[in-house]
Amino acid sequence: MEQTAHNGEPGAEVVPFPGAHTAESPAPAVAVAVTKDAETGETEVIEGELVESGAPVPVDDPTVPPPGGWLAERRAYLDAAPPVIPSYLRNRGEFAENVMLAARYYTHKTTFHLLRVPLYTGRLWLRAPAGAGRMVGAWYRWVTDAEAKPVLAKAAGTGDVQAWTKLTTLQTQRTNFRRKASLVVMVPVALLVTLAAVFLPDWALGLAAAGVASLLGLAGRDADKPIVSRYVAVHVQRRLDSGEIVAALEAIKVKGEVRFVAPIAVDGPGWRAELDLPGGYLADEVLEKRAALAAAMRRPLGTVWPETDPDAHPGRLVLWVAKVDPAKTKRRLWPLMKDGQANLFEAIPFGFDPRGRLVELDLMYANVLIGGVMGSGKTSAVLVIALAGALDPTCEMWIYEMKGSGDLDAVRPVCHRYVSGDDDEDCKAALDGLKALEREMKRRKRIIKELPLEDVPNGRKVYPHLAARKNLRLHPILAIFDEAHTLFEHPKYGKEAAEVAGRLIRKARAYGIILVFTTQRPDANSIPRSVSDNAIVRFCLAVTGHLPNDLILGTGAWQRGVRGTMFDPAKDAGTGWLARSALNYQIARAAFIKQDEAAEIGRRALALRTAAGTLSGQAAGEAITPEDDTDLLDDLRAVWPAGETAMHSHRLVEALAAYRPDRYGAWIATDKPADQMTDDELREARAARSTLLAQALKPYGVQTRQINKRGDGGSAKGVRWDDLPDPRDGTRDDAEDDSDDD
Ligand SMILES: Nc1ncnc2c1ncn2[C@@H]1O[C@H](COP(=O)(O)OP(=O)(O)OP(=O)(O)O)[C@@H](O)[C@H]1O
Repeated sequence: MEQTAHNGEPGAEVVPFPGAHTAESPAPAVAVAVTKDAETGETEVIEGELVESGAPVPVDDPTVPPPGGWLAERRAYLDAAPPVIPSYLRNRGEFAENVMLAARYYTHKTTFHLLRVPLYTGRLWLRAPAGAGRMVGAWYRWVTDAEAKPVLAKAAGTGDVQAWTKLTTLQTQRTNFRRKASLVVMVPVALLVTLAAVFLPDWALGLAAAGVASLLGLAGRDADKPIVSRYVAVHVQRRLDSGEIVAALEAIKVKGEVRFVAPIAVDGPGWRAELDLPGGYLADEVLEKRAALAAAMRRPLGTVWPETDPDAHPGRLVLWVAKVDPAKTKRRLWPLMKDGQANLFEAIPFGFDPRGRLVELDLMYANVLIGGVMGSGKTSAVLVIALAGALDPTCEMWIYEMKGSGDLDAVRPVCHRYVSGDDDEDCKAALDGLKALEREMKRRKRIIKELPLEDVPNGRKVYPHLAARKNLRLHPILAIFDEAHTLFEHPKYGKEAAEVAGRLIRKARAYGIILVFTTQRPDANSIPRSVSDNAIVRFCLAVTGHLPNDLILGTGAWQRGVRGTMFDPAKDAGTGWLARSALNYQIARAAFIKQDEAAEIGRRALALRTAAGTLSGQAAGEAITPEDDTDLLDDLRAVWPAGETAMHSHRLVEALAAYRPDRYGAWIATDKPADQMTDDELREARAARSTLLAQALKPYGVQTRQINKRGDGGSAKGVRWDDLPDPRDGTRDDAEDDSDDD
């Protein structure tokens, strides 16, 4: 049997898939590789089922017009055709901008040179002596016919008397004529100069002298010392062309025929090339080698932006190259830098894409995970979000900056809760914050649950009109946990924090609570899976490998070619992949806001909130007391009599009720006071208390046992000291039943 394959090896055929496909329902474009038996002529599908016996039917039968035919081709042309009138002629704003740009350009050039005319004149005149020397030299060489001298010398050297005589005669004739011609010109010129010196007024004489000096200066020009100052915009890149791309691709080992699917065109402040890589190469591979590609193109890294085109095919590469190196251009300012407010129910400005277009973020009903290596720009990115939240006067800000650097101090004056530090008490405060947010989420949930349907037309969540009803207290809450790994890795608070954060991130967004986590060590310990799996907006800055990449961007991102490893933390600080869903990725650079600018924005936010009367929590001077995080085990240990190895449960319950009536008072509540009870009633009450304690201890994995204490109540249910685990050793089950929150 003659073996064939997909890749066009000899004998390979492409046949249509079997089935009753008519002209009205054309066969799907499925290529099938077949084997063909040389002797019997039978065909067999290599991948898939048997097609048919006999000669294969080519898909591209020249007698059958392609589906859609002429019209489809025209439609495809029109779909991608450039506009007849360019956008700068149709769009008034763009036209005005271009005109302004041209006007600014020429005004700058003119005034720049006009201002420097005295400098240019000085430089010109300084060259005049050199120019005079050059002219005299040139004249002397002409008069003496210096060019002919080597020829004469050669003739003399060879001893060719006849030639020598002929040449010297010719030279004498030429030099005689030139001497006379010089005299004819020089005498009248000298006469004219003398007459001018005598008769011309001083100003005219000065003008003439300046003119002569300038001419001599021009003659004395030196290529290395230009007279006119030239400003060359070194960061303006040379035009992109296909040869450069092909050569660069070859240099990064993408070899073969590259097909440009459209001419290289200007696209915003750069050039865009769209091309199909040689067969077998994926565009992702080029993305991975972005730095090598930039090096091969001899262009700054910040100007070279390869992208895939998910709408086309995995081998389609879109290469956008900036005309100007962004590192050498002015920083693009965050649109809310100088004025304006934010509204968290609408998109907030976040940063810019490589082409300089504004990138916005919808924070409402979302939560955010930001990750990247040290210095990749996480704090600057989160600062943008924090400042946007601060500029929405209705937004309650909870900030836990767990690096302790004070990078988010600008928003401190407007924060309901603000913690900066990585000590134990800061981690405890962050855990308390998560718990308080969970309580707030439950409160909001109860309120929204009871609202009439017309108030929640598209599902039970917070809407702007509900947030506006102050009595409901459903305004947006923005909770930021910067360097969250500090909290999640904390030996005492980390586990519980991970549990609460996991529950919050799944549910809080519907209730107007926006959670933002940043981490510099994206791994399973530093960011719990429950958090990373449920993040909605993800911003992955420079990372070192596929594990952190997928932890931040979600499983499969690496596979799809969305890789934070393509960023250089030093050169691309603040730049990362911004994912809004599994299929919505873009490269964005967070707007960079300096600390003094942030402080100014913070003051503006404070003024806005003071006017709106929305300062609350710490911002309104409220003292935050740490939450009581003791539990039943702590309380049991607190009331346990020293030296006792076992205690009856009812005794422990009574002691607990005396110790913390707020927590355990209800456990000993009975219809009658103890001194009025019969023995049976007393026994029953004690049994009920034992049962309560047994149930309460279950989540801690502690079982009550029959304890016999001679002379002290005899045999009854009780607890052994040794059975009490260390409350922080991790054996505690999750006591919270959050099933009602789903
Ligand atoms: N969007 C940006 N545009 C330009 N430069 C930036 C941007 N973001 C950050 N940088 C530069 O990178 C430096 C480090 O940024 P940043 O402190 O935000 O990084 P980080 O990831 O939080 O670092 P670390 O992990 O050490 O806290 C900044 O000082 C700044 O110079």
